[in-house]
Amino acid sequence: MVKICCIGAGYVGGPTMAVIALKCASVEVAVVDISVPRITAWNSDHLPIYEPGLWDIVKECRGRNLFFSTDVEKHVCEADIVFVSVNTPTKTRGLGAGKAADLTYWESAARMIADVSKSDKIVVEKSTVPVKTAEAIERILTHNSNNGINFQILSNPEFLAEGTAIEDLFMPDRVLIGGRETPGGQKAIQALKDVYAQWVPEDCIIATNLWSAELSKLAANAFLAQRISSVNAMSSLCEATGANVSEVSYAVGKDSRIRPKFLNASVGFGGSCFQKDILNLVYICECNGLPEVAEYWKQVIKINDYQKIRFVSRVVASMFNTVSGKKVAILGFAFKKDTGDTRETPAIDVCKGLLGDKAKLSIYDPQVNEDQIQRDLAMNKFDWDHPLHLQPMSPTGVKQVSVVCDAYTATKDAHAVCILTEWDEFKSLDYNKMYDNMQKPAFIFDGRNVVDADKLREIGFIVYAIGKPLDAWLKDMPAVV
Ligand SMILES: NC(=O)c1ccc[n+]([C@@H]2O[C@H](COP(=O)([O-])OP(=O)(O)OC[C@H]3O[C@@H](n4cnc5c(N)ncnc54)[C@H](O)[C@@H]3O)[C@@H](O)[C@H]2O)c1
Ligand SMILES: O=c1ccn([C@@H]2O[C@H](COP(=O)(O)OP(=O)(O)O[C@H]3O[C@H](CO)[C@@H](O)[C@H](O)[C@H]3O)[C@@H](O)[C@H]2O)c(=O)[nH]1
Repeated sequence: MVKICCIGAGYVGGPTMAVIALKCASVEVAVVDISVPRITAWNSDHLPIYEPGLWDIVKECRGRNLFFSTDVEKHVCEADIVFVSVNTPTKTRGLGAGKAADLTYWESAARMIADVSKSDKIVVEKSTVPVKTAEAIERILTHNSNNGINFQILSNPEFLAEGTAIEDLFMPDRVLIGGRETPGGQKAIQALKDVYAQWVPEDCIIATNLWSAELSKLAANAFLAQRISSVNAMSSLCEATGANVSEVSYAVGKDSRIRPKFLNASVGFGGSCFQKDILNLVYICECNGLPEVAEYWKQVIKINDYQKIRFVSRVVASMFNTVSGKKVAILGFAFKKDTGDTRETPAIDVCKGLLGDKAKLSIYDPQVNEDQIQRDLAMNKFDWDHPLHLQPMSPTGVKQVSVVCDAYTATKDAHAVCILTEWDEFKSLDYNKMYDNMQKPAFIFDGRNVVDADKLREIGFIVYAIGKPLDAWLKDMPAVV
């Protein structure tokens, strides 16, 4: 029986290994982590992450050929294939601070693998890492291990998106495996291919050299984020000209060379990956003497920041240039629907912007609890991307923020509503009832284009929707960024 161990029981390690266990009955999978609460949660009825479809798989496989454990060394020692899916945060200090990837967790995992291994192993980079990381890992492994042990390094980046992780893992567009172009490297690629081939069609499994695989992951995220920044840049031009960004996206996406996905204008992209990976790419370009290329990708982040600032300015400007002391309801805090993940969610920057203007916020998200929101609003940039027990403790909660259990409580007596996540339930709220219980004039700022703006205008709301023709009210109160 092939034994797989995955170091890192997070958003990637957990679902990915659960699907491998489900699809490969002859493989034994152990997911290990240094975080005791995380492993305890994986072994309970309340998984540490919310992902549609995940619970059913864990229920079926846990205790059969899927195990969650804090005994990292034992499971690594026993494994034939070791996946490493630990955090690779953006560095906050020292060389490359604010851009470069911090490989502390990766390096400590690699040193531990070298220390405890007594047999040959395939070590798989699952985390997103800078191109050429495999070379560094190879050196750590070969210089620190007992003589005679053969390590083969593979790069097998993960392309799942949160909220759809299980479908993405069941039917991936591709599985990418990079390895050394040596007989040993090719044999390792084949061994990993054999695992995926149990459910992924062979023509979707791509084998490349190590550096292509590592770089393809950064490139894919940069391309995806660039599409969003492109449509968001267009959204501001739409507002200035009277064009409708949904119509523009539709028309542009009909071109068979462009295609329709990832062209939804929004208050900005969030999530743990896009910003981090593009900053990483920018740093790599700079280190390779390519400042023009670095500048090109930096612009994707700049437009994303601009979009969030622009949204806050629009809210404040429309409400007579001040939100001081006014109750503003925030509907949605997660970075996208169908996840409870708040890492780099645009809601953090929007809320901080409104709090900076002294608004009182009442926040509702179906999957995010008060503790998480208070931590997020108190945390410094990039501090979130560390194992839980190493994150700074949440200082006292932000006083002007309350977190409530439903949209109607959030909006009661509010002057304005900001929709920041596209949860389906926001489409079918009783907006008549909401309007009746709000201060007048009542504003809705739709950062996700989920509501029917015309219907809301009929009720009496003043509506702002990203990239859509502006109400007369908004035209008269232009936002200056
Ligand atoms: N979240 C996504 O959708 C996604 C998708 C593709 C790739 N990635 C990449 O995958 C990697 C992991 O991301 P994630 O979202 O799963 O992160 P995560 O924070 O959810 O999980 C990482 C886990 O690794 C554990 N860990 C850190 N160092 C460890 C060590 N030395 N030994 C044992 N456990 C250790 C942490 O405690 C944590 O539970 C990152 O590089 C990320 O960029 C993420
Ligand atoms: O048209 C769109 C599509 C997405 N978004 C936003 O973009 C962010 C990221 O969304 P998405 O890419 O769906 O989720 P992630 O889980 O961040 O997945 C991305 O990042 C992962 C981590 O690297 C990759 O594995 C995935 O392929 C890549 O899609 C979210 O805030 C979305 O709301 C938009 O604003 N407009």
